Amino acid sequence: MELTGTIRSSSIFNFRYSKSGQRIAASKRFGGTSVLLAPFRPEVWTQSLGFLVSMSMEDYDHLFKIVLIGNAGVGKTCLVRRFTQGLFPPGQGATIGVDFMIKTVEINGEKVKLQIWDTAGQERFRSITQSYYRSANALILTYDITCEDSFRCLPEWLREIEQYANSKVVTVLVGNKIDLSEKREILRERAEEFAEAQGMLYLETSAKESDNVEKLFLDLACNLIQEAKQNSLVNNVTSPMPGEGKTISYLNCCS
Ligand SMILES: Nc1nc2c(ncn2[C@@H]2O[C@H](COP(=O)(O)OP(=O)(O)OP(=O)(O)O)[C@@H](O)[C@H]2O)c(=O)[nH]1
Repeated sequence: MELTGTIRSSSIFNFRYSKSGQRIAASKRFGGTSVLLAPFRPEVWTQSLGFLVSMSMEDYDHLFKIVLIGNAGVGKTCLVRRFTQGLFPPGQGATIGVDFMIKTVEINGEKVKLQIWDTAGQERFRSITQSYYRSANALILTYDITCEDSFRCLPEWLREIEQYANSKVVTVLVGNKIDLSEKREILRERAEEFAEAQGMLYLETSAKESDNVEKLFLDLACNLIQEAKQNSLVNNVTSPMPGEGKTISYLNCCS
């Protein structure tokens, strides 16, 4: 296929842009081969690339898919970039559709590959982002502690989780931007109470100052390992009854 436009690298993809600045294709190198996915349709190529990446990377003991959701501008992309690249991107633009990053960590001698999917908070991408919930092992529901609106929308996000995610998903509520404490609109106690009522653990972070960002992802990985081991134990003993499964919960094994 003949493509025109410029190529820019973003996260693990190379994106090709048209002259008007629209993404028209994405490619990824696997060893010596460049896999081209075009035309640009985020719901198709991110899923394909996720599959290819999980097939092609080095050995690992566990592979988990973590999806970040929440209103636009709460800092989802910055949290992901802080964790995966150790930086706070200046002038971070809004996410278009879904972006995807991988980080492999070692926990108690086990290699854990985290596929981290960063979804766009803008309403117009909702139908694309919803399709990523189903296969998520964990969801990070994020709001901005300086923005009442982003907190008030949480019940709406929980309805989405209930509708689209699988019943075993582990969900953690994150209040981001704690470096802006003088602008805080949501008291920690209020958020903790909300999270507890919904069976979620609560954590406050700053992507800018790197507060609690590692803890967020590593604790989550730890919990997912524990869940995976428990499930395989249970599955070895007895098959679950239809409809049986855990509701949203978060077990803190690493702190
Ligand atoms: N002070 C402060 N600003 C932050 C923090 N995290 C993100 N921001 C800023 O908040 C704005 C939005 O950040 P993003 O990471 O793009 O937000 P998002 O949730 O991914 O937004 P969408 O992609 O539109 O869904 C940017 O201007 C960031 O610089 C933080 O921890 N502290």
